[in-house]
Amino acid sequence: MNSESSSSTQKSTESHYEGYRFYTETIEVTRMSALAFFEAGGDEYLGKRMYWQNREKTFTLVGIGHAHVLSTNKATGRFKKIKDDWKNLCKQIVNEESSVQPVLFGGFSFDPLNSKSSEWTRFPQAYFAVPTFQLVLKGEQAFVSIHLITEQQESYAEFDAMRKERDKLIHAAQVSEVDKYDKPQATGRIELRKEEYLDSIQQVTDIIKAKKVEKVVIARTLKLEFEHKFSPSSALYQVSNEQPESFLFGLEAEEQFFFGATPERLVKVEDQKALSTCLAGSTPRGKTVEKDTELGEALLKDPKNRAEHQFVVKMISDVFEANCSRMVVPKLPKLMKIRDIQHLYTPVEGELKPGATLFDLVEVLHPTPALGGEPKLKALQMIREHEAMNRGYYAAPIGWIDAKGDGEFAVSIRSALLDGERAYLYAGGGIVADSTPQSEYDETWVKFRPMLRALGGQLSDES
Ligand SMILES: C=C(O[C@H]1C=CC=C(C(=O)O)[C@@H]1O)C(=O)O
Ligand SMILES: [Mg+2]
Repeated sequence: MNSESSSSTQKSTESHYEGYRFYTETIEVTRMSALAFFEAGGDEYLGKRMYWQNREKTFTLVGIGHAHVLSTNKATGRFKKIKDDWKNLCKQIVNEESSVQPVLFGGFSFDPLNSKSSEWTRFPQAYFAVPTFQLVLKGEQAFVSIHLITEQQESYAEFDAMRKERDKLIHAAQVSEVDKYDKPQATGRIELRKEEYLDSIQQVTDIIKAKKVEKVVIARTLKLEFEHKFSPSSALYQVSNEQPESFLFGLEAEEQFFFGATPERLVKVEDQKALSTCLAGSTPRGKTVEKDTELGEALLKDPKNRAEHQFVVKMISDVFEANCSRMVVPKLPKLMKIRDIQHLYTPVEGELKPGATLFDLVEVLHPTPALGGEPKLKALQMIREHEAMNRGYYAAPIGWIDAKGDGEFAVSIRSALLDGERAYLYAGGGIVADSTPQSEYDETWVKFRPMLRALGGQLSDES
């Protein structure tokens, strides 16, 4: 079926912004696989694609091509820069009549002050784009928008060519089969700087015991090697199968692809209502129902994990207190059970005060003590000094915002960077006074599991 017969064309609009002209058109189309649409852009737009699906699977977003990039390599003021640039661009691009808004999608690095050299060669400190072709799946509906942001005076011919390109992408996605991807098979697996990681946990635990800081999250990297390259679409497909109950995200920067399936929301804003998630404290799933319940109950009572969790609840509650006129925080954590792991989980919600925006919340929340520590700045300093890696975009905010200011950011854990025939996997854990190197090391293996299965990196005796 082509898009013409299945679509209702909405009004095309044209507007102006500081010398730019903004042309947009949105059509409703027959629902298609978002992954197939992402894949369809792989020839012409490789390196300029993005993918997002919320945890509830009620909202999926795919971006193909860059209509406009907002990015910076500055260490300070990066949140404000993206926020201000987006605000300026939005003055012209809000289309109140449209059922979907143009979206800005991207992310921030974990810590721009970390100067260790790393595999993150293509990602600036903040990297966002308005896609040229935007697919939104909302409920049962599917919308495809074209965005053209140009300094040229007369771009109707260009826009017409883009309509043809859009129809090609839609057609390719509607007729494709997405379950055709073979599972990648890693040929090598290397634990990078393992001894340094174990030593750093001991050092950090000693510093916490000396009461110089309360909690610090320490992470490590696992490198997988492959004989052949495999596509970002295949990587997304595999990881979504391995951990379906999560946010699914993917962000290309030239030939590098950062992706993952994370259970952790940083913050969502919809009509001034804000939602965040405190997620910290972990235990594996049990093989039987009885064992699983036993492990979950033990986690709920465990002082070490409750301490890890409580720092996060306190910090997020304080941020909401300052930015919301009304808020709700449950007194006790619940369990969040996902395929390989169970976590302590406390949802937080509030009504934003007038003037408070999604980017403001992202800036003050990042990193929560689930990924940084407590107190925040001291913990960041300790991570810079003691952690034997540069996190790049791991453990950082990734997500989208629309022209009305609604949007959602997840915390990019359970993630990997795909770089040619290599993939770098990341996992960490919250270190508190009674952490031990061995138990934290074991916890990272549980967190690596879904990504390892997705990329064929598990050893033969692992599942
Ligand atoms: C740092 C990670 O997880 C965080 C989120 C949930 C539970 C955590 C924990 O129990 O340590 C971590 O704070 C990771 O997955 O790499
Ligand atoms: Mg932990």
